[in-house]
Amino acid sequence: MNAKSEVSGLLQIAGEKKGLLIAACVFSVLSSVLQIAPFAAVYVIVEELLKHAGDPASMDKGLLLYWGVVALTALAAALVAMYVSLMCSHIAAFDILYRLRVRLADHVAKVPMGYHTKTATGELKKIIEVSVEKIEKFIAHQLPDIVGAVTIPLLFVGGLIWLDWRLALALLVPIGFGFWLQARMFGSEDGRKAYREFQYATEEMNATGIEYVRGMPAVKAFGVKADDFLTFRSAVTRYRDLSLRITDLYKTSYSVFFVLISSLFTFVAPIGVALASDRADSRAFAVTFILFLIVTPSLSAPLLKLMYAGGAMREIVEGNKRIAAVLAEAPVEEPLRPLAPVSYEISFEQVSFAYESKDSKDYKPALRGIDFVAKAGEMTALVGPSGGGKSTIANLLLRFWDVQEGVIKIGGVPIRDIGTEKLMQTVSFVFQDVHLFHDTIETNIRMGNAGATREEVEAAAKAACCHDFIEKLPDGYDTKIGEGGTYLSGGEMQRVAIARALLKNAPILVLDEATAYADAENESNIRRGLAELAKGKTVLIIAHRLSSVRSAEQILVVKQGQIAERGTHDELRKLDGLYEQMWLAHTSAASWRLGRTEASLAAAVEREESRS
Ligand SMILES: Nc1ncnc2c1ncn2[C@@H]1O[C@H](COP(=O)(O)OP(=O)(O)OP(=O)(O)O)[C@@H](O)[C@H]1O
Repeated sequence: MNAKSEVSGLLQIAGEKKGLLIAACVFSVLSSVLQIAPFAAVYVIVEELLKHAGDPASMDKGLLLYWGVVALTALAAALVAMYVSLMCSHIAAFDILYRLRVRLADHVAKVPMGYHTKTATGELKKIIEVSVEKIEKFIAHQLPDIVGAVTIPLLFVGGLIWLDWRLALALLVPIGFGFWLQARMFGSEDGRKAYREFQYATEEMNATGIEYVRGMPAVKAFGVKADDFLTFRSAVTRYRDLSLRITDLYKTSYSVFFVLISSLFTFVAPIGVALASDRADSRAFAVTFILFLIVTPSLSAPLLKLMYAGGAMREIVEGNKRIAAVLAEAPVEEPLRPLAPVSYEISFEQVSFAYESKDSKDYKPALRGIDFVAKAGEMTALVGPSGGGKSTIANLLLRFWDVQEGVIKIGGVPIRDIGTEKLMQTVSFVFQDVHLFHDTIETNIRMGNAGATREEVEAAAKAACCHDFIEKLPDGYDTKIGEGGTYLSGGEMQRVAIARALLKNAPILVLDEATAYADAENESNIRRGLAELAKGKTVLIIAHRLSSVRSAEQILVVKQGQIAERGTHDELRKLDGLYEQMWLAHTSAASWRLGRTEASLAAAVEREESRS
């Protein structure tokens, strides 16, 4: 799908509310016409006043009253029409806003993880929040405004030309010149480029600002000042520079336009006086001239509105391009005829993968020729030095990225043929960095299985050893995480994540060793939870502590993107290679870490491990 078709996709979304949008425009035009009516009344009334200036008693009072009522009624009707127009435009706008946000949110969940790695969260947030919000503002407010701002001057100018084309020309020349200047500036390559850069600079500043706030623990711990946070500082500087540049570029055209449109009166008055002097029908001309003087200030407001709307349009066009670019990002390819695996053995067949494309200058393979079978119902552990490729193997099984060479299968079916939904039902995972949503504990656990009953949620929590601490929270399972000072420790979050995975009860389990942050008590709870979770499943575990995978049926030592050694714990130790070195380092680190008094606790943990 290309960006162009996605722009038409956006129009299509707006088109779904076409009826309401047309109604909004029609009522806006109607309101504009009705707003002109009082001026017609003023014209008749002034004419009558001048006609009987010498003898006011002879004035047709009935006529004056009639036109007075016409003016008032037209004004009231104009307000009602404007109200209806704004209601229609707001209903349409909020509906479009809703659809667009849902569509964007659905889409970003379908694109490969690679997109999220390369796109800053702040950037996406700005697109989903700000760019979409601007579309709402445009449709709800500016669309009726623009329609009105175009209709009113057109009607006025048409009427004024009809009354006296020379006076009308005195108005049209400054208006035309002002718009020409504006269009020249807006349309110039310089202006467009500066504006585009300004938009990028705003996004960059947002993104780095969010990163700065997110990294607050590190910022505080290392005493980093906003000034030292170079990306943020340079983004703010760039934003300031571009704001100044835009101000500089637009200052002349904007000031001239503003002065011209706000002082149309000064063009009409002298021309009117000059024309009045050589008129025979001075009374008729006086009526027209007075009307021009009354109407002229009323022209300025809609014309200025048009100028502001022009600026807003530009922002919306840029925002639309960004929305279209997000929607044009290709989602993970889905099979035409999805297949469902019937057994749950995992096989990687000669899998090679790089996060970058081959033609990128940063190209560096993360995995090369990975080939293994993780048998159904068994535990396969991935161990090895940091950066070796363990997490990459796990991520590929979840199709966060697609492999470039080789194939990954579940039960003999290539995962590309399984379909994302089925794949996610087949695999559960517990990562080291658990993400819990700002919602109740129950909702967070239920994410594993939306249809689960409260009893099932509690049963999963009990098995994951988190029921007891949840019960002690102010509202138990209904406690909202992150609200009213309710925050969970790393170990508690891990156990909630295990409960979530337990509830999902998928036949394949991917674990990024979840016990890394836990204290001894938490660790033994997590281990029990994991043992429960792993029962009868095909488990792929990324292990950072070798002691936790000693009992695994297969251990793969991953180094520099390749499997360097494979076998059981005992087989690998006998090889006297990398695994043996890691094991010795692990055991000596454990004894170095623990003092005498803690040694008994360590022994207890070991016993616990061998039991599980
Ligand atoms: N999102 C990413 N984009 C680009 N490169 C990545 C990405 N994630 C990982 N890498 C690179 O891929 C290689 C393997 O990383 P991976 O995270 O799989 O290693 P690991 O063995 O799991 O490491 P650790 O034990 O430290 O978690 C590393 O060189 C890493 O820099």
